[in-house]
Amino acid sequence: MTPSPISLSSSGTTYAAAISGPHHCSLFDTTTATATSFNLRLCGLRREAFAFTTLRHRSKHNHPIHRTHFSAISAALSDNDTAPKSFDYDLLIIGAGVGGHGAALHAVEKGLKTAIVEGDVVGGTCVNRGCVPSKALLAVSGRMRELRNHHHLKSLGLQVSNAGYDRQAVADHANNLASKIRGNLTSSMKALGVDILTGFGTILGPQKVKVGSSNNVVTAKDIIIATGSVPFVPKGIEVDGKTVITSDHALKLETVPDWIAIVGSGYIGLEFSDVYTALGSEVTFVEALDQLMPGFDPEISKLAQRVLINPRNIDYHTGVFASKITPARDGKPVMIELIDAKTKEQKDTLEVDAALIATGRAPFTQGLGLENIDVATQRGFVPVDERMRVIDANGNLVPHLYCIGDANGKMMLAHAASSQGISVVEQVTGRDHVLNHLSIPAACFTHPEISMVGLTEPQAREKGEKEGFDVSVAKTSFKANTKALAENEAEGLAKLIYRPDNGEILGVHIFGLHAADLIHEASNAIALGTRIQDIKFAVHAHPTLSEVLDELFKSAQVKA
Ligand SMILES: Cc1cc2nc3c(=O)[nH]c(=O)nc-3n(C[C@H](O)[C@H](O)[C@H](O)COP(=O)(O)OP(=O)(O)OC[C@H]3O[C@@H](n4cnc5c(N)ncnc54)[C@H](O)[C@@H]3O)c2cc1C
Ligand SMILES: NC(=O)c1ccc[n+]([C@@H]2O[C@H](COP(=O)([O-])OP(=O)(O)OC[C@H]3O[C@@H](n4cnc5c(N)ncnc54)[C@H](O)[C@@H]3O)[C@@H](O)[C@H]2O)c1
Repeated sequence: MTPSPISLSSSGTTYAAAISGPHHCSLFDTTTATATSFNLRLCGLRREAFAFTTLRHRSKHNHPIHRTHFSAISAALSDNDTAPKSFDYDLLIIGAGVGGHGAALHAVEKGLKTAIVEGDVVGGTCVNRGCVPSKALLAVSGRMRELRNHHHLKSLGLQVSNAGYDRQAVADHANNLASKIRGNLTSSMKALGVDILTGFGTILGPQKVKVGSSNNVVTAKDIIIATGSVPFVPKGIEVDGKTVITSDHALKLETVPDWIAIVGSGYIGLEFSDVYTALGSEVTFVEALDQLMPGFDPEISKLAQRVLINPRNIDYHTGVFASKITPARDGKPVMIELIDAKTKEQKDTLEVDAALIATGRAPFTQGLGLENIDVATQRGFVPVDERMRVIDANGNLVPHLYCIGDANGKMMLAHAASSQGISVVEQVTGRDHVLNHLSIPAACFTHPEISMVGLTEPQAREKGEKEGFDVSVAKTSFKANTKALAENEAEGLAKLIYRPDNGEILGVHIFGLHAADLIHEASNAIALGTRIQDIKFAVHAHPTLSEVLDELFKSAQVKA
């Protein structure tokens, strides 16, 4: 590296700072003619990055280095960047969402002295603004849907004259459930002796975290980042929290708009379409890709469209981006400008009462101090390897630092976050563990539900082609299942994607009543490496929905 001297002045004192090579940095006070030279190599790689980043940034923008900066740098070099010799905790977790909570509980079980840092409220997204309140709303929408389906009720011999709802009471149900689960999470950690440290966590250096704005620095042998995510709002969309909202606002159910556009037909969009249509709204989907629900197995998306979209008060625009959204104001409705996703040409303008932005989530990693340990995020996500170990800007593993959950972007699901946390605790307590993400199930809690584990059919075929194996597909219908027929809810399909040569389960997709509960037989089989030729002899109680999967495994044609 070429020497890069920088001349800086402040308050009558001139400093010269020189980055003199990959391993040296010097600061020279021209008034006292004293120089301090740092051998960065002795300080370690991450220290080097700290000094270089700070000095380069200041010189590039022609900012003066003040004495305080000088002391901050030298303090950082002599203090924060040195790994502590003893630790306050064995494990420190930044973020008390479900990921952090899962890790903390397992850590205590393993005998680790554990603390968790939370800058907001315990429970994170899932408990306060995600899974929990959304499932409370979906429990209501499921019942409303049933109570208003006279044809369905009549076929069961039931008569219900007038089904209605109280919006505030529904909202309270969601809010109360979140409070209850938040309380449960907090008590479970306190009861087990996890220290809950309130304040925003900033990584200062290896094994060192500052909590809150005070000088409360906590050290730990191992650190887990579990800072989660926030709603992602594309450029051009103005969220006012009233008429243009994200899931954070929608879960409060402050209104039930007559007509709401839902931008994005992924998990959030689909679940909220179930809620809103059950409560009487008309929904218009705006989806950038060419089909609705593009993340699911295509056959399941098609069936879901036939059952969850077409018969409901829903229309849709696919292959278009919402390029600009303006909230309702001055008597004007919410305006949504649509452009063609490929050509970017203006296509249409929608005028609706409200718009829900459900276009994905962005990692919450700002202010975490990753630059202090030379970690560069990728689109905000913390780069990790398959063991959730954090990777620095040079591609090296950062010792004793892990990242789990939404912040690493591997799989934005609550149970994925906590299972990654458990996996990390296994590693730091001496047992190597690699989580098989292909065994992690996912579910969308519409009525009926959608669930899946492993690969979709196109993904499996692509893998088969690359690796040289055949892929087969088996399917069973809920229409042949006694329990589903008794419930008069027989619209559904289970699909198995597998290797006919050795019976390996590559993926299972279910659309139908209680699909979210049914998927676990398949996900456990994948996790444990159980083959179809073995699981097909497992016995299922009759009459249960689980027989849909029993039939599925029995119908597969394995050559082995
Ligand atoms: C509407 C909605 C519905 C969902 N439904 C489901 C579902 O049914 N099933 C499912 O599996 N998933 C669901 N998800 C996804 C699920 O909520 C997330 O995958 C999960 O919450 C991720 O957990 P996490 O621990 O990684 O992060 P989070 O739950 O986001 O928790 C992170 C925590 O870290 C804190 N924090 C952040 N930075 C700092 C810092 N520097 N210092 C201190 N604290 C910090 C935050 O305040 C937060 O409490 C849903 C999401 C949404 C939005
Ligand atoms: N039941 C569950 O497990 C559950 C429920 C809700 C959320 N989640 C998690 O939360 C995360 C976020 O959910 P989500 O539904 O917001 O994201 P998603 O990634 O599932 O879907 C986003 C959709 O928005 C579309 N899109 C993006 N930008 C657009 C634009 N400008 N105009 C039109 N369409 C656009 C994308 O093509 C995609 O189909 C997911 O990763 C999911 O794992 C899970």
